[in-house]
Amino acid sequence: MSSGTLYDKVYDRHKVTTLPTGQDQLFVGLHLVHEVTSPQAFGMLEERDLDVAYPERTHATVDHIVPTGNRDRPYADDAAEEMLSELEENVREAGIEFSHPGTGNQGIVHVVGPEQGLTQPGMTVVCGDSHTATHGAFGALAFGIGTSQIRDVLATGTVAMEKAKVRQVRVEGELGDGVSAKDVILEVIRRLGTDGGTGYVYEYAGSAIDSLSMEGRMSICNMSIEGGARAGYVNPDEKTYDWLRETDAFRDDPERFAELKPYWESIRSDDDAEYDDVVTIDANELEPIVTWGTTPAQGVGVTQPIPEPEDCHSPETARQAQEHVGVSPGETMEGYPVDVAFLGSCTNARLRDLRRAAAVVRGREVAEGVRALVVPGSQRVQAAAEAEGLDEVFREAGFEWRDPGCSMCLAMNDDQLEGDEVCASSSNRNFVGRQGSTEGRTLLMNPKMVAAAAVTGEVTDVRTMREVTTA
Ligand SMILES: CC(C)[C@H](C(=O)O)[C@@H](O)C(=O)O
Ligand code: SF4
Repeated sequence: MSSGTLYDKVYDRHKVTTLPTGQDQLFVGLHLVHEVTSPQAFGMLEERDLDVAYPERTHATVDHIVPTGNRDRPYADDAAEEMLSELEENVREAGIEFSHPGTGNQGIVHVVGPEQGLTQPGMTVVCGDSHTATHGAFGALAFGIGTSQIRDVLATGTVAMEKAKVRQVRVEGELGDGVSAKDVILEVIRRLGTDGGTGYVYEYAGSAIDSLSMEGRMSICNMSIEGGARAGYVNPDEKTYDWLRETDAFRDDPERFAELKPYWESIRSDDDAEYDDVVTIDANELEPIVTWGTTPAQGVGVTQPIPEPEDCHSPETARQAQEHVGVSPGETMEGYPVDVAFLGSCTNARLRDLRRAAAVVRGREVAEGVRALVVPGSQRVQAAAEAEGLDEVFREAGFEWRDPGCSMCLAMNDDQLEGDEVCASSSNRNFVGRQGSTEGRTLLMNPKMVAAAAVTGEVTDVRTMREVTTA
């Protein structure tokens, strides 16, 4: 194969033709479906009397609207019940595999795909969801699509799109204790802004990315869209293959694994690949980042001063954000009181995230007046966490241990902020109203920092806290 980036190679490999519009038609290897963005698209197929072209390349889950407390059917919320019923009907008719709660495989779509081995290197992965870039952590070309594109993919197994530029984001050095992948991506977005990635796909590389776990790589790729990039990916390596070997796709099929590995190796970016832009970040300099505003770009190192609005990408927005959150330039986020701690979302609710948070929580108690909840990313994560007693660690400390779903990441179920509550959140968006209340305030941070805030009742530099990591 010719020299180039993973993006070029996977794109070219999947290109069917150039359309009269000038866009390229790409073949889709995996189409992930959830209840919020698929109903309309299924409806459009029905209107045209079309079948789903590749049900075997399509996989559904339910995540946004599921209750995380009582899940008895019918759900207490009529709208949620209706959305799940509609999805059930659509997938049944089309013959699409569905990780529903009864399977023990249900979870947030971006947790489910990787853990079942559906997401593989060198694949094109699409989903009607902006955080689809998560799957890029496996060296897949993964992007979020809109309703009409979902319709196209359902009907044809292909999607129309334009080729993007590639920016390599090199993260060199070593992340300190208490500093995580989440801080890397918050730093990328802080530096380049929420639209710095417009027109680009991000390739994350460098020694710090190489050292990260697959979970960490997923956290980074997950938030690519928050920096404006259409997709983000990491070249596959031994860590990727180790993860894949343990998944449903390959656990009992080492021959298939051996057959595919040369392809996975071949789509890695070549050493002499050319990039449209390169940005380098020094991992050694990073500290845990906490957002002080209402976009994921408005973040600051926990011991660093909140910037003057004039020094921000968008001064007016920064001024309004500081007013909304109630912070002033020159202060630090350390000590900012919190009412709620949310450990969840497709950014940071995988087993390793929960383990890390548990190490901070173990032997401590949730601060008085703080409501703290853990919402595992999937039923498999939940079961694995329970098998090692993490649920007990959290429960004993006073956290609620819930069933999997998007939950308070976007508050499409009962898990919502009330009034002007402040939430220390491991999720990816802090927009006004995101967690259910327009006066609510969301402070994005890494999962250990959320755990620290839960037990101290305020934003706390987790690096100053003793941890107990014995399982
Ligand atoms: C509901 C869905 C369309 C949305 C997205 O596209 O990202 C959601 O997952 C989010 O995080 O805001
Ligand atoms: S967890 Fe949050 S970001 Fe992820 S898919 Fe659900 S709503 Fe979107």
